[in-house]
Amino acid sequence: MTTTTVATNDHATIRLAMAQMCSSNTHVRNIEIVTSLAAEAHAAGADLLALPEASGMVNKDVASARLSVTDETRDPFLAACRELAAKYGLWIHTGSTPLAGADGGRFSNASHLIDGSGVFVARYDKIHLFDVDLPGEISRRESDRYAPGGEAVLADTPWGPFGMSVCYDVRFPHLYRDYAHAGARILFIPSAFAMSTGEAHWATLLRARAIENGCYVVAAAQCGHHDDGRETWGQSMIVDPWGTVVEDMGKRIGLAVADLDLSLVLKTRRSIPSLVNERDYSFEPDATNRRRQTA
Ligand SMILES: O=C(O)CNC(=O)[C@H](CS)NC(=O)CCC(=O)C(=O)O
Repeated sequence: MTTTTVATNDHATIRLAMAQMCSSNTHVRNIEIVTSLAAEAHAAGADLLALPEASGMVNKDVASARLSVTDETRDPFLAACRELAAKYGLWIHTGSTPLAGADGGRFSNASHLIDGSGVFVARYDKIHLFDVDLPGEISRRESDRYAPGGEAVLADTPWGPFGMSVCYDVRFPHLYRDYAHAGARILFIPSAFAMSTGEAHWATLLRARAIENGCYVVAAAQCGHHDDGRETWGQSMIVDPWGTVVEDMGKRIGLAVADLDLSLVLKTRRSIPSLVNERDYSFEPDATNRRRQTA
């Protein structure tokens, strides 16, 4: 038997297992679920398991969350993910899980990429927090519980660079543009979308991010009625760089497994080179501050 060493960025395909979950308000229960999802992903020959936002805990009650939320070195959910990754030689994108933050009492909505030996290769803290008034639902102020991250993260992997993001970030296209210009092949958008915006916006936003950037989009999502009282939209999706929907899980809980042909990224970007065709332009009203304008 010969062993070949494959240079970074050389793998042409990735077998991706995407999980749609209805996470509970305790680490213990979610560790059980992820343990069986990882076994199933391994049995299907997956290279990577992608989990949704808040896979480790969906719990709007800060006081009870605080009983087990800690930092990334001691967090029980992340420890379990690292063990499973090493056990199966399976990369795990955690989606996100709350961690104790540097900022006073607020958590970080932290997303990790773990390699097949159980080592953290990237951490991204959700930058854009969901502070909105929802039509037909209650208003949400994620920033009451979470402190925002301030750093975009492109993770280097054997399958090329992966752009890290979480949920509401999907509405801020410049983040993904920056990833695409830096060579991203896959954009991860793990989510726990609200019901009204899920129905109105979710699929369109995901397809737009894939098409405009010529990237795969992998969006594992929370779905259903959670034990903290929330309901989430589901419809976990994988979209290819042309905008074709490769997977749409609807309301089904469990795994979807797909082989992604990463050569489509370059092929699509050659046929529609919008990244290269981009032009600088002047815009007098407030050219230097366009990201911060109010309505
Ligand atoms: O609170 C947690 O435990 C995990 N975080 C979330 O579920 C966050 C904040 S409430 N959800 C979103 O960002 C939904 C965005 C959305 O629905 C939209 O952009 O329309």
